[in-house]
Order: sequence, then structure tokens, then C-alpha cells
Amino acid sequence: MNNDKRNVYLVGLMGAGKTTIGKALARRLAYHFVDTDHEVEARTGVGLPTIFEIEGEDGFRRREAQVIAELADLDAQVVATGGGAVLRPENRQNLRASGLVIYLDVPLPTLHERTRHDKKRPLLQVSDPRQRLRELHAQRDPLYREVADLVVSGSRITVQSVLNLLIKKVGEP
Ligand SMILES: Nc1ncnc2c1ncn2[C@@H]1O[C@H](COP(=O)(O)OP(=O)(O)O)[C@@H](O)[C@H]1O
Ligand SMILES: O=C(O)C1=C[C@@H](OP(=O)(O)O)[C@@H](O)[C@H](O)C1
Ligand SMILES: [Mg+2]
Repeated sequence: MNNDKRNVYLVGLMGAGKTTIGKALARRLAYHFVDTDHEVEARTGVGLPTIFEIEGEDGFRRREAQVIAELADLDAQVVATGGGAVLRPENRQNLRASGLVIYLDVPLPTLHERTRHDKKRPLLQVSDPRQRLRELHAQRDPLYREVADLVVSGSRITVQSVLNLLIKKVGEP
């Protein structure tokens, strides 16, 4: 991959498969895998719900931005970002400057199905998580598209389909 696109970043809403696809993609590319949520948890020693409880979403966003800024200095990383990483302009800038960005664009019913029993996503612990997902989609879809080099759409995105598009875009890794 060319010089200024050193990493691969996956963006998209909660449940899109950034963590799942990211891990498999890293194996296929022989890149290092980093999940920014896991990195924030490893650094703080507590889970995301606790961080949100103590520091609020803003505190979490600061920590997330710090992790992304550090990753932007590295090479050969597949990075699963958190769904809200695109909210901060500095993150959008860092992603675009240091990697190829892939938007996993998954239909809302699938996202809801995949996340409905989950307790680890603080933003979805509300009385109407479907409505929350709709709102987040309305707010963020334009931002995902703004940063993305590639958009992969569908309810059954496979690592192979991502890999094929990636190769079409930038050639064999
Ligand atoms: N491509 C996929 N096909 C089917 N299920 C998936 C796929 N990607 C993720 N999942 C499932 O959806 C849930 C959320 O996936 P995850 O990778 O954590 O999403 P994200 O990191 O984007 O929030 C997990 O239970 C995972 O097993
Ligand atoms: O969409 C969001 O704002 C968030 C998504 C989560 O990551 P996933 O997208 O991997 O679930 C995690 O960063 C946090 O709960 C906030
Ligand atoms: Mg994830």
C-alpha cells in the first residue's frame, strides 16, 4: 500500500462488525490488529461502561482520540475504531492522513439484532435502542462517508468481500 495509507481503519455504527471483520482482516493481511475500545480499556483497567459512568462520554472520547492519534504514527495496523470515533474532526483528520478507511455500512435492523442483548455499549442502554440507532445513523452516516475510501454495504459483509475491494482499490498488499 502506498506510503500515506499505511494502516487500515474500519468505521461504522455499533454492531457493523468492525471488531469481528478487523481481526480476520488483520490475519489475512499479516497486519497487527488493534481495537481502540480494547486499547482504552487496557489503559484504564476498567470496562467502557465504567469509563462512561465516571467520566461521561466526553471523557471516553478524549481517551479514544489519544489512542487514535498514537496509532496514526504507526504502520501496518488494522484498526477497529469505536462507532463514534468519526465525531471528532481531529480523529477524521488522523484516519484520513494515515490509512485507508473502510465504512461497514450495515442496515439498521441487522445492527439492532446484533446489539440488542449487549450490555457493554452504554449508548444503547436506553428504552428504545432502535430509535437511538436511527438517530446515530442520521448523525454519523455522512461522517463515515466523508472519511471513507471504501464503502462496503450489506447485512452479510464477509472478510473476503472486504479484502477483494481493498485489493481492487490499492492492489495486492
Ligand atoms: N459480518 C458479520 N456477519 C454476522 N455477524 C457478525 C458480523 N460481524 C459481526 N457480527 C456479530 O455482530 C456482533 C457485533 O459485532 P462487532 O464486531 O462487535 O461490531 P462492532 O465492532 O462494529 O460494534 C457480534 O456478536 C458479532 O459476532
Ligand atoms: O458508537 C459509539 O459511540 C460507541 C461505539 C462502541 O464501539 P463499537 O462500535 O465497536 O460497538 C464504543 O466505542 C462505545 O460504546 C461508543
Ligand atoms: Mg467494536
